[in-house]
Amino acid sequence: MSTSALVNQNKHSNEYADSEQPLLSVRNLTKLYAPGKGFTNVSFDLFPGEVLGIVGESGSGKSTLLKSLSGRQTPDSGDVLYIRGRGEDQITQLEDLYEMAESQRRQLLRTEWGVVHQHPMDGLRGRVSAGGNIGERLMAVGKRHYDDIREESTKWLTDVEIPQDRIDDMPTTFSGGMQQRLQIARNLVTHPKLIFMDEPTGGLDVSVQAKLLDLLRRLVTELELAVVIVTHDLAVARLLAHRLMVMRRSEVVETGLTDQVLDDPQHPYTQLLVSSVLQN
Ligand SMILES: Nc1ncnc2c1ncn2[C@@H]1O[C@H](COP(=O)(O)OP(=O)(O)OP(=O)(O)O)[C@@H](O)[C@H]1O
Repeated sequence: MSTSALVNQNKHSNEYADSEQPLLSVRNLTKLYAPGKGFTNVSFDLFPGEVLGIVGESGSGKSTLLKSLSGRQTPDSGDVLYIRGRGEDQITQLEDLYEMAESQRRQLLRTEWGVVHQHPMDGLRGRVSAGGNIGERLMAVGKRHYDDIREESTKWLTDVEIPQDRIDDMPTTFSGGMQQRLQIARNLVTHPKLIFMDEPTGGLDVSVQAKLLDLLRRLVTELELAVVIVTHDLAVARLLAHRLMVMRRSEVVETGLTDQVLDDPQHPYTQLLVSSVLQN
C-alpha cells in the first residue's frame, strides 16, 4: 500500500496538510535554562484546526516549549512565526512573535489565543465572579454592552455545564472540575484561533477527566481550533491530537500522526513509553 493510502486510512488522517498556509510555524527553536534543562532545535508547522500533542519524559522541556510557543518565555534562538488577525484584518504573512512589541503579544494572549493551565486558578481571577472571568475576555475584544456580555457569559457557562445560578459566585468556591471548565469557557469565549493547553486534565478525578475530555473534543471540533496540548497521558493524546511530538531530554525524538506514533512507535523511547502504558 502506498504511504498516502496508509495515511488516508488513519482515523486522524491529516486533512490539514492541504491547507496552504500554516497558522504557526516554528523553526529551530531552543531555550535552555541550563544544559539539559529546556528544549533544543524544535521545528514544526501547525495548520488551522489542527491539534498537536506534545508527550514525553518528565522534565524533557514540554512546558517550557509551550511557554515559548505562546510568547511567555523568550527563546534563546529560532523563530516562532504566526499569522495574526482574522477575517479581513488577517495579516497575510507569518510574523515573528518575538519581533512583535510586547504589547502585541499580550494582546494576542487576550484575544485570538488562549492558554489553559493545569491548575485552573493560574488561569482564572480568584476575586472576580465566574461571569466576570468570562466577561473580561469579551471586553478585551471590544464588547462593551453589559447585557450582551452577561448573556454571552451565561451561554458559555451552560456550554461548559456550569449551572447558570453560579454566575455571580467566585471561582474559588467551585470544585476543581468546575474551575477547569470555567477556565476553558474564559479562553474560548473570544473564539480564539489557537489554544495552548498544559495538562488540562491533570489532577482531576478519572470520571471528571473523561467528561472534560468529551467537552474539549466537542469544542475543538465545533470551533475549528488549532491546539498545542502538553500531556503525559497517552489516552488524552490519542483522543485529542491529530499529530504527536515525543520529547526526551530536551529533544524531539519522534513526530508523526498520532495513531502511527502510538501503534507503530519508531524511537526506542517512544516504544518504552507506549509499552509501559500497555503494561499498566
Ligand atoms: N524557570 C526555570 N528556571 C530554571 N530551570 C527551569 C525553569 N523552568 C523549568 N526548569 C527546568 O527545565 C527543565 C524542563 O522543565 P519543563 O517544566 O519544561 O519540563 P516538562 O517536560 O514540562 O516536565 P513535567 O512533565 O514534569 O511537567 C526541568 O529540568 C526544569 O526543572
